[in-house]
Amino acid sequence: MAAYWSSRQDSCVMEVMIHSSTFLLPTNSSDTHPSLTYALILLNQRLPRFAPLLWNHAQLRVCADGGANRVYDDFPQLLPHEDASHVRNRYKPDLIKGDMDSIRTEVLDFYASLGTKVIDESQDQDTTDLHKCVAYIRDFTPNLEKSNLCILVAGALGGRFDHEAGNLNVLFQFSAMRIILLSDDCLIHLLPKTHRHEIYIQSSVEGPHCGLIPIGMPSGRTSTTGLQWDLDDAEMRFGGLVSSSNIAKGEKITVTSDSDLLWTISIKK
Ligand SMILES: Nc1ncnc2c1ncn2[C@@H]1O[C@H](COP(=O)(O)OP(=O)(O)OP(=O)(O)O)[C@@H](O)[C@H]1O
Ligand SMILES: Cc1ncc(C[n+]2csc(CCO)c2C)c(N)n1
Repeated sequence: MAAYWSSRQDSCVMEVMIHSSTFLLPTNSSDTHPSLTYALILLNQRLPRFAPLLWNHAQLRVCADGGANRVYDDFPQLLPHEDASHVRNRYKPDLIKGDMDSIRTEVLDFYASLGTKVIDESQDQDTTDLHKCVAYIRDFTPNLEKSNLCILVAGALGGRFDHEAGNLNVLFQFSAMRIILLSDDCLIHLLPKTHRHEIYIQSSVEGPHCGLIPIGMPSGRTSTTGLQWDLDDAEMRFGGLVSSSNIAKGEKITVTSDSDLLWTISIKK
């Protein structure tokens, strides 16, 4: 969940962006902050074990091409105490979109027969299936600005590095949208330089290992509070300082930077 507040305590007025991984909790408690609306994109990579939880939190569920195979194959395994065909009928994606070179015919036919919308964009060989799905959500969310939308991306890490890099690139291509990449082990999202950031740690499900990564461009000045190795107007760059293997000390982390940074935190087993 997240929200924006204006702060006049600093010399320059910069809005605050709140981050809190309440979507990893069984009930999506919104604490004291206004809550977000979630969309879930499922990719063609091993889905996190908590994918059914993300599904339940989401109001829109989209499969990127072969991501539909994962829902079809993996959801019954993630819910072993339920009947497999019952699970397949219940976990029906709203949309399958991509260049359709990975989805199996039986899977496509199954979900099409249940009424899932299918968009074949095989003519576009210049953007990834994840990009195609995010673009759809951006273009078809009513009142996008006011919707407090957050896109959760399941199965974004592990496997082929070109895919992982492409998935990270989507965070920068859609930097005005809230997008969170998820695997079994960690989550990753962008901290835009336009805001100062307050990250509220859900210590029952995430942390303490975390990182702040300057991908794309160096950061001349980054400051943090709440980390074991805090940064104080520090310069970060690839080839220089990158904050990996840091530790979230308390319940609240703050970050300000003159560059967009990636924030990552471990997810507990
Ligand atoms: N090994 C992987 N690691 C991380 N993400 C992956 C991996 N494989 C697939 N994905 C993600 O799942 C999406 C759908 O993948 P799929 O295998 O259906 O199609 P693809 O043809 O390999 O990918 P694309 O068409 O996007 O290049 C990809 O766009 C990517 O975001
Ligand atoms: C410079 C360059 N490199 C790779 C591709 C190929 N490509 C990029 S995204 C994608 C997936 C389509 O679903 C494919 C095949 C390209 N077009 N341009």
